[in-house]
Amino acid sequence: MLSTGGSRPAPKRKGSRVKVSLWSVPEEPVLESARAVEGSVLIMANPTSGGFSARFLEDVRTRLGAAGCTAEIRLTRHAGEIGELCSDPEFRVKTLVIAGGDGSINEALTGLQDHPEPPRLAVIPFGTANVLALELGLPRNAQKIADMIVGEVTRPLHFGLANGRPFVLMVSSGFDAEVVHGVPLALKRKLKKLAYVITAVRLAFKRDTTDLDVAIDGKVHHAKMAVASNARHYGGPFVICPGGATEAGLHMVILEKDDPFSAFLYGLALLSGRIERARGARVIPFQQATITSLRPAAAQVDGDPFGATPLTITAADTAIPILVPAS
Ligand SMILES: Nc1ncnc2c1ncn2[C@@H]1O[C@H](COP(=O)(O)OP(=O)(O)OP(=O)(O)O)[C@@H](O)[C@H]1O
Repeated sequence: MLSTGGSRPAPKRKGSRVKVSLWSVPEEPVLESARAVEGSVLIMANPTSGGFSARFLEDVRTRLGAAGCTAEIRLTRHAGEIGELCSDPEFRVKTLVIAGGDGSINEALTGLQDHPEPPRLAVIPFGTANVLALELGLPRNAQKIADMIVGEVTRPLHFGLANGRPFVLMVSSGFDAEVVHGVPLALKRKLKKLAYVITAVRLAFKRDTTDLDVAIDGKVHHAKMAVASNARHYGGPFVICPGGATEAGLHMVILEKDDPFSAFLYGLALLSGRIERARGARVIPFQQATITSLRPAAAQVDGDPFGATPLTITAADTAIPILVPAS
């Protein structure tokens, strides 16, 4: 059965810490199985994420049960709840499964970064884009997801930090961040990725562009848009740079122009996976960078609004284990 946590205490916030039982204890002994998971699985699901399906979650939970694994499903009631839960040092679970998109995964990572005993993370890919699922080759089939969770094969999930906030995919400033800030939530829920396209077209002809200074390892590059990427993919299955979220290291994608025609050409280059060959585009590996501008320029982290410049970006020196399918 799904739980919205309605009968449970409110999520723990600083200053009002309440202990809650995070998983249901099986009344019957757990089935003996060579692949049985010790401990429990908590599935935190964002019911507002694109493609959310309660039935699918129940299906995964049933299959986990058949493999001897006890799982509780909890639906978030508000934005930020996953982060609040994960940032509580008393939060203990062996495996935390995020059922949602990149924003929900980011919340979990942000909460867990200082956790004394972070759980293993797993992802049930819902979400409008869910680029991390593409990045890691995560399954979308209920049985394969259950197999992945009980299979215990992990890879280190590397991430970057923007003003101290983790990002798994990218942090950026410029036109794409303005689109992320500008896309109405109702339109995103209804039209999914098309909502971004419509918002981009609407903004393209009536925005004031901002000049960005991108300082990378001591050298300043002038840009109209800058994307610090931890992932290979951007916005979907489009390859933006080498590396990937399970490899250490970040890349800065610098775009020198952002007039509508140039943006169109960059879009075409992105579709063909050759952004670095486009005129006025560069991809530079880096460890530390800053993005500044004379007036604040919109910023986004992993597809969600993230205030504005200035941004200080570094690669985190730790990684969090994430469950992946056995190859
Ligand atoms: N119950 C909720 N009500 C409203 N917002 C929520 C709730 N739970 C989580 N959120 C917020 O929804 C945001 C977007 O969710 P998520 O990333 O899971 O889906 P998405 O935007 O459809 O997918 P993607 O980011 O992959 O495009 C998250 O940043 C999270 O903070």
